[in-house]
Amino acid sequence: MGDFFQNGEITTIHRFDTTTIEKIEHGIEKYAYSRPVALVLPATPVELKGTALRGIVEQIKEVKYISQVVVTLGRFNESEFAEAKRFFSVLPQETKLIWNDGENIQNLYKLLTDEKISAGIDGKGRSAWLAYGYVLATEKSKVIALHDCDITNYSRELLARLCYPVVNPNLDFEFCKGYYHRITDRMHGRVTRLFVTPFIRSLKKIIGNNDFLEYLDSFRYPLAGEFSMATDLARINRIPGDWGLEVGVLAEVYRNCSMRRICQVDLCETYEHKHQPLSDEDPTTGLTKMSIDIAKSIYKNLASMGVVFSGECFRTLRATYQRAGHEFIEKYNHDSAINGLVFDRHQEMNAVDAFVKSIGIAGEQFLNDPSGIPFIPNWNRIISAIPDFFNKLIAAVEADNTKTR
Ligand SMILES: O=C(O)[C@H](O)COP(=O)(O)O
Repeated sequence: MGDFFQNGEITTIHRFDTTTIEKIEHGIEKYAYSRPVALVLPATPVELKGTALRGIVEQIKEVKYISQVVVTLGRFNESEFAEAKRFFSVLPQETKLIWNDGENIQNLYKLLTDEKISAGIDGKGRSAWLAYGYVLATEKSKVIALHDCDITNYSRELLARLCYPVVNPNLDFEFCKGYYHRITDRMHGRVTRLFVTPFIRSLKKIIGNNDFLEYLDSFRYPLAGEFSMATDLARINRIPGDWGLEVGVLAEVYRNCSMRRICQVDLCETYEHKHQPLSDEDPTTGLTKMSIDIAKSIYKNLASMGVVFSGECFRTLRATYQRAGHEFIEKYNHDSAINGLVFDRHQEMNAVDAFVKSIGIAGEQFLNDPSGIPFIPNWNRIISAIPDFFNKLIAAVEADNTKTR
């Protein structure tokens, strides 16, 4: 993207198109022997059948600096797991699959429950958390990079740019979040554009000066699923178990890192992925559910920092957000006009209307149950409760990966 502006509290690393992928990769390879990289890929059966993942695997095959690939599988039955093993066997790097729904891993989840530790509900958060546990257990990597498996225009450059700021000790960031735009013939990223940013700005108006909101507002794509981090951070961060995952991870990083060691990096020209419906009639699915979970996650984090919420506050927030949302729609209209993009004002307004409702629903749910879905505990806590859990995890993953049908 065409600027070099530094906004907010964290460092922004731009993409000026002035270098080559080979040079970036060479810069990583130089340091990857002392800071080896584990790539974590959360995958679903639908993604395994789609074309995006095929393209991703073709690109990863060429990457030399990755020491281990950990594919964490959500909702795979036995034959889908066997298919996944065949699919990923083409990767030249050491590759392990975590079969979350298989008996061996399910037994580990049961063990946690028996110890009164909630590993949360089935979903991307829990799958990613277990993969971090596996990376920590094997002690082979110092950096974890994670990206989604539905990126249809993936390139090696995305991964290299994501890893570089954490792998290179001269930059020495602990956490690096990706950003990009999501544009085809129109702007996508509806939750980010039309909900998260105007929502955070509205909260800032109501609550006043707040470091956490300033920090969140510094991220150009707070919902990007792509990030890299030092493995030590994976040990101390708790993980949210719902759609508040991305924002919840940012909140944990805020608690555990100095601002100087957090950055965001421009990953690629544009990013295309699968789009979910708005589902404005059903608060339990689609982008409506996503916005409710995000709002609850932000309320919960602010409350933990001493901010007091009430019914009146949520009513004001709805009105403030609605106005902010409409102002943002105007901004996107102007941006679309000069860039020759399709602009559907009706759809944009529908989305803002749905998100106004989400703010209220999230507020009600928060007031009824301020703790909400608990975080998955950090790995230090697990090891203190079950000291040999890492050995058990390695054994379970080995058993599944070596098993032949
Ligand atoms: O990034 C977002 O805002 C959400 O994932 C929705 O994205 P979409 O509008 O591109 O589907």
